[in-house]
Amino acid sequence: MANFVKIFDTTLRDGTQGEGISLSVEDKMKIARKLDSLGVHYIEGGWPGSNNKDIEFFTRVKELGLKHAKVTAFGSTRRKDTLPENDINLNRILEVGVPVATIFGKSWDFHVHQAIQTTLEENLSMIYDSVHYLKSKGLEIIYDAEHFFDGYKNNADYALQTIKKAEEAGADWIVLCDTNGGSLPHEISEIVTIVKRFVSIPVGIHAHNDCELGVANSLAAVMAGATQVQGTINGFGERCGNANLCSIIPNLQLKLNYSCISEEQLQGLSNVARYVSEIANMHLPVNQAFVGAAAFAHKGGIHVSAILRNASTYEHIKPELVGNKQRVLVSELAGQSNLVFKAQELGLNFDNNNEQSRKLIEQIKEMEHQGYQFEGADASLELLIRDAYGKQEELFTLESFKIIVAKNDDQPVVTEAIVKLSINGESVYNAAEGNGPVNALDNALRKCLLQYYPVLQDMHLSDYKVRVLDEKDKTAAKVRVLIESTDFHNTWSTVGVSADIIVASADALIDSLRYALIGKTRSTVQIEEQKERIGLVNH
Ligand SMILES: CC(=O)SCCNC(=O)CCNC(=O)[C@H](O)C(C)(C)COP(=O)(O)OP(=O)(O)OC[C@H]1O[C@@H](n2cnc3c(N)ncnc32)[C@H](O)[C@@H]1OP(=O)(O)O
Ligand SMILES: CC(=O)C(=O)O
Repeated sequence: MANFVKIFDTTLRDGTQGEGISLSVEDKMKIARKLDSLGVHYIEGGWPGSNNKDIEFFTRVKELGLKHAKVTAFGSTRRKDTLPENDINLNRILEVGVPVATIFGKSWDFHVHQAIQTTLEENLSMIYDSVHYLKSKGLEIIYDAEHFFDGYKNNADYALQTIKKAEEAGADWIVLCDTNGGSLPHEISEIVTIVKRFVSIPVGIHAHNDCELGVANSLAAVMAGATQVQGTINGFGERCGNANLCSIIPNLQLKLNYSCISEEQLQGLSNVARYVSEIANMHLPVNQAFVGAAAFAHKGGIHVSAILRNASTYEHIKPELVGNKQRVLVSELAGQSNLVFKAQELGLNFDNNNEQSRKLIEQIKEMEHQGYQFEGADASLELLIRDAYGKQEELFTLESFKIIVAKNDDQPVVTEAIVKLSINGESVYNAAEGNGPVNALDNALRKCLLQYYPVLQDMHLSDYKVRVLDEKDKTAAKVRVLIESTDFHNTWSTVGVSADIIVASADALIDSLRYALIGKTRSTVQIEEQKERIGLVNH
């Protein structure tokens, strides 16, 4: 029987102390619902003594009827030299009607003197009075011992007295905090072991990531006997962030055989990570462990050759266990195995080690040497593969184009594109104006193509990015243009490279139109599927 560890999520409180994160009440409600579906045991919703937004959240969260998680409100011990019943911050916790209060108090004598500027005795009374007051009102009390590890290292006797006071006052949990994130795993392990012998109530860990050790320190604490882990989704939080629950939970369950959430809930982890980063408007790094898009993405040819034989050769777990998936990237580091994988994804059947795939991989390596990058341009890659295997009928070719940009005195700039295409053996000319050369070219191409392929009506450009490749060549430098297009159901990316930005854009545009016409979107991220994956679709 696996040991059980309770997961305490503080994304909505400590997570919002991270730079760049601000959640509305509506955002907090959505995240709370998602965290509940993940199966966390506690959701710390905010600090009602801090602001009205958090008070509103605690009022409204009751509407959600959460199934797994208990909602908890945060606050400090009472202010020095006051009575707990007169303390606004403690009373706000009571007023918002939560079943659990999480209050933090000082463990480090240095902080007592410097930060709150009171005596060591008064701090012990502040802890006792506050825990006792909230406990007497029937709440479950989680006592967060702020700076416990630093406090213990400076004055072990005093640090231990503080948590003893909380225990005597009726706390249900003592959570040891590495508030400044400066401790190392062996220190955490030693100190948690000592505390476990010193108190008789359950112990938890709250770690920060200032030494990139938030996850390691949380795991060390659990292995030393902690049974509650506090952290945030994606490690959002003050300074370098909090311990990342998206790594802690799978490590506990899949590596250390602890039990936190169900297997099915664990399979929702990548979805939760992406959803929360979307709502918080924070970029989710592709290389984030377990849940990042690149966590199981293979680029080196040697790796892909091996994973095609057995995925465990380069994957530490099955990606599906955490709701992620295996991906293969094609670049100048690819071998034929990468192409075989991609071709299979496209439903094309070709063998490793044949002449075509050898030629194609050489062509891709040479194009990447020239500045192409196919990792971010799946649609251009698919067209190359289809062309190489003769699976792509020629729908049109661009024979020539001309762009005219005219600027006269104080008149607005006028940009016009004239294009000549060959479509089904016929020469077709057209001209169009646009808001800049790329837009004019796009408009002129469409004027020609729409008569033959009305389906193009539905597609449009959704993103356009330019990257200068050799800055030292100044304005003669080559550029790489990446275009993202969408037809409301699917989105796909194409690439063009040239010393002339218009030519690079035209190449990427032509690929985008060709791709739209072959009607194949298998290798692209499907918008609806993506929305579904991150839970933004209401059923
Ligand atoms: C480790 C952590 O993450 S703790 C959480 C940190 N998060 C936040 O601070 C976000 C929310 N904070 C706030 O909204 C505000 O800081 C408030 C409402 C809590 C307080 O605001 P103010 O009353 O204006 O005080 P201010 O923030 O300037 O100073 C903090 C006060 O809290 C006191 N304080 C700090 N820690 C504690 C504690 N554990 N117990 C009691 N009082 C404390 C300080 O002594 C100081 O009071 P003083 O000036 O009377 O000595
Ligand atoms: C309580 C808390 O957030 C900390 O000590 O970091």
